[in-house]
Amino acid sequence: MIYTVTLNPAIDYVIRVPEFKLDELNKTTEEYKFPGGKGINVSRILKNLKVESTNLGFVGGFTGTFIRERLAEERLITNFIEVPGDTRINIKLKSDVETEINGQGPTIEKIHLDALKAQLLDATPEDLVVFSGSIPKGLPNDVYIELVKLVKEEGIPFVVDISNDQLLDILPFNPVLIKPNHHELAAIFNTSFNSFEEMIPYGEKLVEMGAEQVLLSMGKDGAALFNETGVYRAPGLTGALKNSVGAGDSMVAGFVSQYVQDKDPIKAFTYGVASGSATAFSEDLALGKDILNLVEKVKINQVKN
Ligand SMILES: Nc1ncnc2c1ncn2[C@@H]1O[C@H](COP(=O)(O)OP(=O)(O)O)[C@@H](O)[C@H]1O
Ligand SMILES: O=P(O)(O)OC[C@H]1O[C@](O)(COP(=O)(O)O)[C@@H](O)[C@@H]1O
Repeated sequence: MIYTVTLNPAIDYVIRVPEFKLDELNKTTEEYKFPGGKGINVSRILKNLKVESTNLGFVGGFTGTFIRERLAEERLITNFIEVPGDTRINIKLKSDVETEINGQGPTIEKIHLDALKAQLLDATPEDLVVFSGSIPKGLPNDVYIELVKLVKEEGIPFVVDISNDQLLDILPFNPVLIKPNHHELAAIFNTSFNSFEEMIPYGEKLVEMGAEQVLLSMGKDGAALFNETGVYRAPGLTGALKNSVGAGDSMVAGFVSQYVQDKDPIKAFTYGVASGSATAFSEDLALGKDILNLVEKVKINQVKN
């Protein structure tokens, strides 16, 4: 079983406002409400690729109920922990540019974290845990290290997709996969990049520090994969951008969907790129058929041994 952990789920409220003007009344021309948060997005894409997973994490209030109901309609397995307060609403405003306003969400208490830890201890070394997304109020900044230690001690493989400054401290626990985007890679090493070539040594460093697979996403410019066999590059796929929210999570899900089957990182990378782009070309997260249609368009080149 794959377990996805979303500590701070969200309703993604996606609105389109042509010619948005500050300090004036604006009206939407389109609006959508999606169950969101990184792990939930991973589970939704896995489901679209016919791979089963269980959603773990904290939900509360009427917004939490919306998420539970929508995931139940999609026949996803959930084992959320109910918390006091309302799950957050994240506004994704599409105009000539994309603006995001993410809510804070409820405060999580120790008792809730302990309940999540107990759930994780039910996993086995044959399972995989995907930890992703930001840390809600109430939990310590190093909560992911605590959780990763717990699963590592049990021999349970795990994936981490976080932009938190603790990512480097997680690497010695050997995550199966991490997926920084190019902005996060620059922030991790307190630097900036003018080209993909400049990113290569930093991707390699993440492997040296303990990550098995490093998937570096670069939005419309595609992605790169770093592992002990070398560096691989997939140029961006072309298509009409509809909504890039969840593209990164889709990439994680696409990768995981294949990697759990045969541990072939190149095949997994191919599905990751196809899934990320298929979501960028969709209003909601991509459907399975849209992902499969893009798989054959993905071209991967090894750029370094
Ligand atoms: N506009 C786009 N056109 C084509 N592919 C895209 C686009 N945006 C994202 N993707 C695909 O999805 C992947 C993840 O998107 P990215 O925006 O880099 O992730 P994140 O949401 O984590 O920042 C990219 O590496 C790319 O393969
Ligand atoms: O947990 P975080 O880091 O605040 O992010 C939550 C937001 O990220 C998303 O999971 C989308 O993430 P990506 O675009 O990086 O894939 C949204 O569904 C959600 O609103």
